[in-house]
Amino acid sequence: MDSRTGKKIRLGRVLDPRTGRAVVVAASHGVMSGPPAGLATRAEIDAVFGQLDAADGVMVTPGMLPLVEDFFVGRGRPALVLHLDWKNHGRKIYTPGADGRGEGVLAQLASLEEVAAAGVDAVMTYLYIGQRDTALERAEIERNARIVRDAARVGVAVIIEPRSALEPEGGAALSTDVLSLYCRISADIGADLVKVVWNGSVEAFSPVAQTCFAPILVAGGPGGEDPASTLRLAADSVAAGAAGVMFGRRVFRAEHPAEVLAGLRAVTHDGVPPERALARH
Ligand SMILES: O=C(CO)COP(=O)(O)O
Repeated sequence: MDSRTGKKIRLGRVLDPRTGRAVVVAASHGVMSGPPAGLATRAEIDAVFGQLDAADGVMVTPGMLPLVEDFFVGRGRPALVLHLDWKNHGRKIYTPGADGRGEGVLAQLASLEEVAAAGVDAVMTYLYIGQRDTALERAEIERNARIVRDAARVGVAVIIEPRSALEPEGGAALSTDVLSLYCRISADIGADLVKVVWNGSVEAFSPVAQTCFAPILVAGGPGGEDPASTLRLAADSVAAGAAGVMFGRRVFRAEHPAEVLAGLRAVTHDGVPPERALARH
């Protein structure tokens, strides 16, 4: 046996090799924000997971894994993505500094050996850059580089989501330059996939995708009430060169998550226009 690991096999479970695209559902919000609306109780978790069969992958936390393990068991099931870290930024009880900036302090929740043994296909980790404290920033870069190394050894794929304490309040779009910097740093550290927030338009996002050699999955942000805008965001993402989407609230807070997911698949994998993808269901 040569020194092969299962990285190619595991990555191929997330990013469909037939289309090079992926629709991943994030269901790990509790570790950052406390009980998330839509996934707050065990009953809600069970109900939502009952509607996620069509996802290419679903992201959970280490603690959720025993609750939802059966969801991932069997032929053709969604890939298992693990949210590898806790972060303070975004925590409701967190008080940012006087200038409104949060520092983005992170903690890794499991070793990559544990992750591989648990059957995980890919881990997702944040990469916080732009801290006031440059020692923190350096630790963040080193933490992500170590995760990439450790994951390579055990054949687990790595999704890096770059974020910054400098992000504008209230969800204002980041500039193309900042997003390009974020994504390229993530790819150069060694991410297999980069997850990143959308910056408003196909024109503004295209240069980001063009200059990031790792496939990009676009994050969803708040929403869920309006499936049409969710499908439109997925269509714009792939039009701009992204490899797909990694949406949480837009799926699990939707009235009918399975229908939104079917629409996202049609748009992302089959290039169906969003209006038709919605009408089909
Ligand atoms: O992956 C995510 C959070 O880690 C994305 O979640 P949202 O789509 O709800 O922003």
